[in-house]
Amino acid sequence: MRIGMLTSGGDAPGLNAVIRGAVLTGETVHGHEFLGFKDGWRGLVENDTMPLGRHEVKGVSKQGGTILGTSRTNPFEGRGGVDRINEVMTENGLDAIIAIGGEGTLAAAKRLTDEGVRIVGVPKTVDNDLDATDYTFGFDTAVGIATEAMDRLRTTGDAHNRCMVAEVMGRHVGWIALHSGMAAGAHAILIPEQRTSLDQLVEWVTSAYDRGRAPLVVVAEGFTLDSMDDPHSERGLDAFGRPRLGGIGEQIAPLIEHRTGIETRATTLGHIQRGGTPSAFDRVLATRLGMAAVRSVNDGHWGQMVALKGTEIVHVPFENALGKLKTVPQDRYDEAALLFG
Ligand SMILES: Nc1ncnc2c1ncn2[C@@H]1O[C@H](COP(=O)(O)OP(=O)(O)O)[C@@H](O)[C@H]1O
Ligand SMILES: O=P(O)(O)OC[C@H]1O[C@](O)(COP(=O)(O)O)[C@@H](O)[C@@H]1O
Ligand SMILES: [Mg+2]
Repeated sequence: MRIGMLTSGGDAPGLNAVIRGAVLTGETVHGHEFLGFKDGWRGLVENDTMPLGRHEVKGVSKQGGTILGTSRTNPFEGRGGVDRINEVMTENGLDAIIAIGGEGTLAAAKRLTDEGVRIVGVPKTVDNDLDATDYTFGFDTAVGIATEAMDRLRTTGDAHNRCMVAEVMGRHVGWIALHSGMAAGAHAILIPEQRTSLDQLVEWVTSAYDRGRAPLVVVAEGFTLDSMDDPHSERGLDAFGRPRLGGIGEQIAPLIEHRTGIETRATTLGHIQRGGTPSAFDRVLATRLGMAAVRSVNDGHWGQMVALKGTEIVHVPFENALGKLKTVPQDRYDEAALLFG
């Protein structure tokens, strides 16, 4: 078979390991050929391709980013649509597409499979917010980077007796904040799922400070104080029309300082969390998902994505993964909150 492959949406460490896992299994075990589409759906709509074989995937699983490039192009906009995509697939002699992306990418893939295009999906999100899979690759790397950054913030915070605020990614969910905050021993973790009050935050910060600690506050970019209507956004919209988040740490730091009198500094980790070398866990998960995507193609599991359930890789219809975010459950937050302050 000839299989096209694309990566779409924000990048996540491990994308290249998925690509390598699929290409190596597909070529050596099953005799398939692969073709890369550049920059997500844009490459498929515009027929912008690149060779994708053993040579191209040599040594890439330790590289961040994606050798195929990515974008947030909607395949139904502009000159896109199902007829155009079928035309490009026929022109390239393709039997199937492996689409690696987040909820939006899978929503697009579902629409296309409903119209007869043969697509299998591989879930991608550093936020870990996709339902129907236990973990997504990229999340473990992001948590590791954030934890290391917080360990560093704590030593400088301790030296000056300051309160340190660390802002991490997490548009709708607080998984990165919860895990990195727990790992770093944060005195408060603020996540989109929990609309915390400034009074509560001040209580946690003061209690830690009064015990002689330099308070560490971890905040997810999508967090809103109970006095705010929407998550903080000051940088316009992204290519898909969503507000670009970021900056809530800088907003709450002066509020903490004003209310407590404790000198407070904020650091936004931003895209550092998504860049660079994937962790070993993410490389293994991504490689297994790439290999499983090829098995899905062999078995004709169109309209399904591969997913992690416990330690097993399973197949899940796109619709089961869409429409519902995997948020931080109340009991996981309550458990972490026992150690706040
Ligand atoms: N309902 C939809 N139909 C078609 N395309 C969509 C839909 N929702 C999102 N997209 C497309 O999904 C892609 C990005 O979304 P996603 O895969 O969730 O990544 P990210 O969360 O990193 O932005 C873009 O190509 C966007 O245009
Ligand atoms: O700067 P960009 O590429 O628009 O992405 C920012 C957004 O992407 C994210 O990293 C989400 O990425 P995922 O789709 O991989 O979960 C959010 O945390 C953040 O709001
Ligand atoms: Mg996403």
